[in-house]
Amino acid sequence: MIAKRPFPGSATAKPALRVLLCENIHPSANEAFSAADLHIETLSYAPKEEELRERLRDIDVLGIRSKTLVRASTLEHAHRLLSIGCFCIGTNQVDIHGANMRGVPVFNAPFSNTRSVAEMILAEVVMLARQLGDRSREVHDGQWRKVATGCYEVRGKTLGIVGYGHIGTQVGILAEAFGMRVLYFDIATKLPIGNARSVASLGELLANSDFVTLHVPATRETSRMIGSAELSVMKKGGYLLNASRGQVVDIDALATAIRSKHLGGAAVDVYPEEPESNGDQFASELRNLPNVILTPHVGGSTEEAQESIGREVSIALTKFVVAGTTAGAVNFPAVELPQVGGTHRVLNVHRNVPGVLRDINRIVSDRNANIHSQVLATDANIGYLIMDLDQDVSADVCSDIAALSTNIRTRISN
Ligand SMILES: NC(=O)C1=CN([C@@H]2O[C@H](COP(=O)(O)OP(=O)(O)OC[C@H]3O[C@@H](n4cnc5c(N)ncnc54)[C@H](O)[C@@H]3O)[C@@H](O)[C@H]2O)C=CC1
Ligand SMILES: O=C(O)C(=O)COP(=O)(O)O
Repeated sequence: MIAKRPFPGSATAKPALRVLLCENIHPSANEAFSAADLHIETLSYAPKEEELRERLRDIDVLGIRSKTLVRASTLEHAHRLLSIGCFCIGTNQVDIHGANMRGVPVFNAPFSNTRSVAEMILAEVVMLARQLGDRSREVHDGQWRKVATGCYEVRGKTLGIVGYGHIGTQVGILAEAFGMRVLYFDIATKLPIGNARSVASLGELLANSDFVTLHVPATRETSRMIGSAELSVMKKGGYLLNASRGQVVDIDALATAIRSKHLGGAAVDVYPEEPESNGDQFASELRNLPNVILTPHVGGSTEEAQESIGREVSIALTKFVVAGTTAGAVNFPAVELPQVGGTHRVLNVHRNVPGVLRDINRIVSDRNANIHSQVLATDANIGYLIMDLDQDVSADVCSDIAALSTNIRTRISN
């Protein structure tokens, strides 16, 4: 049972809402928050659970990137928290179901860094084929080693894409521009772009690709989807690229496949354990293996992507704070209602059981108010209502609705 309590903010007193932005979120995010008079605090790192829990006591909006974990145990104490913005694509670092049940919509930026990841992957495909990482390191070390053995063009080679979504499709387009053949495997039926061809199973993709690149989300099904059995199916001398999530690949198995020379190389951007901030030590079995490119989770780290993500997510969060708009939230019914001047907006999240709208409408009529407009949408657990009233009785209506046993959260829009 979720504790009943009103949202912060009321029609009579509107304290400045506080935003906490972690992990060096791009300053482009500040514009939308400042325009809505939100108070911004920033952190350059991903706070650990205890610190985050403490900070969230006073925070209304949380912005994170891929590293800050927001667990159920954190949300439990975050009584003021209205919304969470993941300034990235992945939302696996957040307990999105728990957030849903507490009436906290989670937003992300589903497209803004996809091109950056795709470009990095293509660069790495060429680097692996030519062993450029190793050659560069040798020359930096003062060692001149001009070799052609084991170095190849990528033209005519086959790139296998696991997860043919926003990133996977762009990787395919860029690979074809290099003259590569493209195969893909996805659990959903996907329209092939260009000359890409879908295959029926992961095994078929692994057995027929010279390069395998992973672009799946972190889910139970993708956890360790590439282990020793899968690596052994790959062509001898093949290459594996992972810029999806660290849990997708069994790192020990990958290191073994490289050491035994079954694989010709790998490019890894994401790891099961990643340091919290720049300057921290990084340990991995993959360090110093031949033709293995290791990058510090920078697939989406370009000026273009970060600036665009900063704007996109901050605008979504601000629209939610100001008008209750949840369009684009990954864990919430999508509701958006243009507001007419002179009306008074009430936002309510409730348990999705029959009769809630009837109860709420009765409360409004008991207060002698008229509903100008209302929109309700539901998912399996919750209903989300935006309601505009003609009379300024929203504070009373809010407290009456908050007293309903079905109430999760009710507030007046900011
Ligand atoms: N390294 C980095 O900096 C970045 C990493 N990422 C990671 O890349 C992932 C993919 O991003 P998008 O392409 O935008 O996501 P997307 O949701 O557009 O595409 C993912 C695709 O994977 C497919 N899929 C899911 N489970 C699968 C399975 N078990 N087997 C095969 N296919 C499966 C889905 O059907 C979907 O088509 C993100 O979830 C994120 O974790 C995203 C951006 C930057
Ligand atoms: O967008 C994603 O899912 C990423 O993995 C990028 O994460 P980041 O913002 O670089 O921590």
